[in-house]
Amino acid sequence: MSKKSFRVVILPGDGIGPEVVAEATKVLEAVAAASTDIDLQLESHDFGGCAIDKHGVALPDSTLQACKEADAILMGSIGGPKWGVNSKIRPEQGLLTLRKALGLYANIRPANFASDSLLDNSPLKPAIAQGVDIIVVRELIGGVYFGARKESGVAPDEDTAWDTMIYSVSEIQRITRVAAQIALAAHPPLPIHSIDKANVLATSRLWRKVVTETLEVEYPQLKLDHHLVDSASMLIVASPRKLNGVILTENLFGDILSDESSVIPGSLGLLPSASLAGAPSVADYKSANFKATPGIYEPIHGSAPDIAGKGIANPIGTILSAAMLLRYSLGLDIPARAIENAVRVVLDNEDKGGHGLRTADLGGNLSTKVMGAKIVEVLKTLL
Ligand SMILES: NC(=O)c1ccc[n+]([C@@H]2O[C@H](COP(=O)([O-])OP(=O)(O)OC[C@H]3O[C@@H](n4cnc5c(N)ncnc54)[C@H](O)[C@@H]3O)[C@@H](O)[C@H]2O)c1
Ligand SMILES: CC(C)[C@H](C(=O)O)[C@@H](O)C(=O)O
Ligand SMILES: [Mg+2]
Repeated sequence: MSKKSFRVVILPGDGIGPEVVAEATKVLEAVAAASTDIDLQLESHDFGGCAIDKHGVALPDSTLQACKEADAILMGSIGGPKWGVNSKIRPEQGLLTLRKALGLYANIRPANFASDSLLDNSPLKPAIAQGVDIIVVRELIGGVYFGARKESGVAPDEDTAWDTMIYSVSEIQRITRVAAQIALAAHPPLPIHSIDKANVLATSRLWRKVVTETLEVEYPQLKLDHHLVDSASMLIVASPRKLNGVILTENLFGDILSDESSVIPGSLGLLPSASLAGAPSVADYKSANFKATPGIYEPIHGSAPDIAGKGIANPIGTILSAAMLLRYSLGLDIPARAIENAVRVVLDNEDKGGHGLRTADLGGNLSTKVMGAKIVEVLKTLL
């Protein structure tokens, strides 16, 4: 039987991006080496600050073209002080352009414990952090990130700047359906917590109305509640289990709340994300046989300039992103689970004191490379 071939574009990016992507790439290579029926063609492209330095733009045409043709994209992180907020060309613009060009409206960011052995690493008391299981579903290509804006220093009102937040009914409906499919795939179905600022913003009042109507008409079996974003951000640290289930929110609130909830399981460096152009269906989840949906997979953290080049970044968020890539874009649930189990084994069992292995962000002393190698070593025994 001939092997099924998949093209995976790798965008290492800036700062710790190349360091963590190198480890996730080894994980993907181990999966391919152990398989008799899949072949992964991995190809690296310039993106972000390094692309600005080399090509004068954050997203070169050749990178965009390769991403459009790929079955999936694995990304590290982009940005850094060299191309800071006052630069004319910024790496972050490239990321927004790429997300928009690929139509990646659904950003799925699970913030749950890879392992209970991480409880002691949570900044929250174990009694508060235990059992937190939140999946943030963030709308990714609308809202204030993409509305018209004016910078200060531009005529006629040079001392004003503005951004606009726009949402349409159809943009809210489609992300609500993604959240609903994720909620329905669980047993029992997960509650949906929709988060907005409807006491102030017109877009939030539309958001609340459309989320309510879409769920009432199409998914009446799901539980829904609404929270204002200010009190939701308080709940995430005061009693996060109250938000267990699916947090459904717009682009900017999702950016902020996903970083906030990500530290509950111990470190920003642990958490993966998927940005998809369509929703996996309940049938996909139940059969563990996902229809290939193109997407970008990346840890939720940034380029971490404070630790870049030191070889101490935690690669687990990127390695778990590679697992999501196999599951959602390549339809390979079995190796995806094997990767997640390998991470759990390394975090739980690998030392004699019962506290597993840790990189510096989790109070340990493992380098990025050694953590990656340990995960690959365990993974090979599970494939
Ligand atoms: N998707 C992306 O590429 C992405 C996401 C967020 C931020 N950024 C960019 O990254 C740059 C730096 O942003 P920032 O400093 O605000 O956020 P950051 O996420 O890069 O870092 C925040 C803190 O978390 C730590 N951290 C992050 N990832 C870690 C890991 N894997 N292991 C250990 N510690 C880790 C950092 O050392 C730092 O102390 C900015 O230019 C920003 O725009 C990019
Ligand atoms: C780098 C930046 C544009 C990006 C965002 O705000 O979406 C990042 O913070 C993220 O969470 O992926
Ligand atoms: Mg962010």
